Amino acid sequence: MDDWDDQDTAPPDLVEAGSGELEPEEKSFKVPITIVTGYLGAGKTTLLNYILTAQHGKKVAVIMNEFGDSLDIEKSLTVNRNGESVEEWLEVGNGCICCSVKDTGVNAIESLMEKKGKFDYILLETTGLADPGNLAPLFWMDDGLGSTIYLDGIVTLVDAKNILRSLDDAAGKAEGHEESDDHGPVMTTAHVQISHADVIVINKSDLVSDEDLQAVRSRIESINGLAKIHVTAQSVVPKLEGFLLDLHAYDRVEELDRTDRGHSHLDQTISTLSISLPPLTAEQVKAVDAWLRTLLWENVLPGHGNFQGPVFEIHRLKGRLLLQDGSERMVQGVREVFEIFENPITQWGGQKEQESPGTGKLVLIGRNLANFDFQRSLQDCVDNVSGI
Ligand SMILES: Nc1nc2c(ncn2[C@@H]2O[C@H](COP(=O)(O)OP(=O)(O)OP(=O)(O)O)[C@@H](O)[C@H]2O)c(=O)[nH]1
Repeated sequence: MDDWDDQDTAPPDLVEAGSGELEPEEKSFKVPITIVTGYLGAGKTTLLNYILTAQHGKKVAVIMNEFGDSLDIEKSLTVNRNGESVEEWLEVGNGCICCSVKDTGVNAIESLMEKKGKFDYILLETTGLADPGNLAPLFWMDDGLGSTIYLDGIVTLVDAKNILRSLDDAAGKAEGHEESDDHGPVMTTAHVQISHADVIVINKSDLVSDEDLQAVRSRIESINGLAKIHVTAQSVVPKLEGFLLDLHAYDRVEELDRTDRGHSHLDQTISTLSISLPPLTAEQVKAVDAWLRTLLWENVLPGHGNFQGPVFEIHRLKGRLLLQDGSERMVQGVREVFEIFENPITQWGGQKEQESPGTGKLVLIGRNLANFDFQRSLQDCVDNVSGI
């Protein structure tokens, strides 16, 4: 990562914070956290600099993790408030917040919330090699943290010039996942960062031709058919809210129709799969819940017997279940963590998204999905519920 001081876009000088105690009423508001991930040199620091200097009226706390020589990590906390900024260094044990020392990472943010309380957004920049799937459930589901912050979304930057090479690079194999012998084609860190993303920023567009840019875009869409995609130079997006920040990617389910973008076989490792479902009874929703538990917790596809060959791996899951009584349930999942909940937008009687009426949908993003008939398995499971 580049030194802030070396850049024209460095944030303003840093001064000490106030006492920062939370008022009781402030504690009831949850602060959104956005995880910014991306391969080495993709433009994460450039993006954070841009966010810290852009006009958006937010007081943003940025947590960056970098490995020092001893593998200790330091978290730089920068709070930017109306032109005044505050910096302090939180020393956080050793290891990486994203993979090895989860509790320490959680404690760091808890102490941040207690100490400050004077910012309204947290950006967490991960190291270039981080797997966001390890981190997301901590902020999304953790009881302690979940009461003070919520995961707004995962933004993944890719370098337009190098991403195709990274995806094909066997040396960049993703850590913490099964070896390729069991799983078919090699999955790289770049795959994992793209598959978990809610927004993908294809940066450094100035370094490639239009044709190459289209090839990059198609490959990325074939991996992650759900994410919003922005093409940028110097990580500059037209607007922050709704593009990078305030996405509500885990408490709403939107735009499942993006999965119709096509390109389904461009990447041999990770793909996006869409399963359609008719309107369900309440009992059938329970059956979908049980099916998901088997799928995500046991890594078994119901009805598929003893499948011999590369097994599947689910990274991300989103869905909308339509019920016969006219109500809806949303489905959200990251790896083995998932939830089914009422659609807050229809609950409020608000603007319900237009989608093909009468069809529910589950979208899976993961590895080796093409070898299994997920549609048939789920349909059988739903059909087997008695009393339909
Ligand atoms: N040509 C070009 N260079 C860019 C662009 N965005 C960033 N850079 C440069 O690329 C280099 C890496 O950018 P960073 O923002 O430091 O990338 P990073 O993802 O934080 O890198 P790590 O911290 O090493 O993972 C810097 O020299 C940037 O000035 C872009 O859109 N086009």
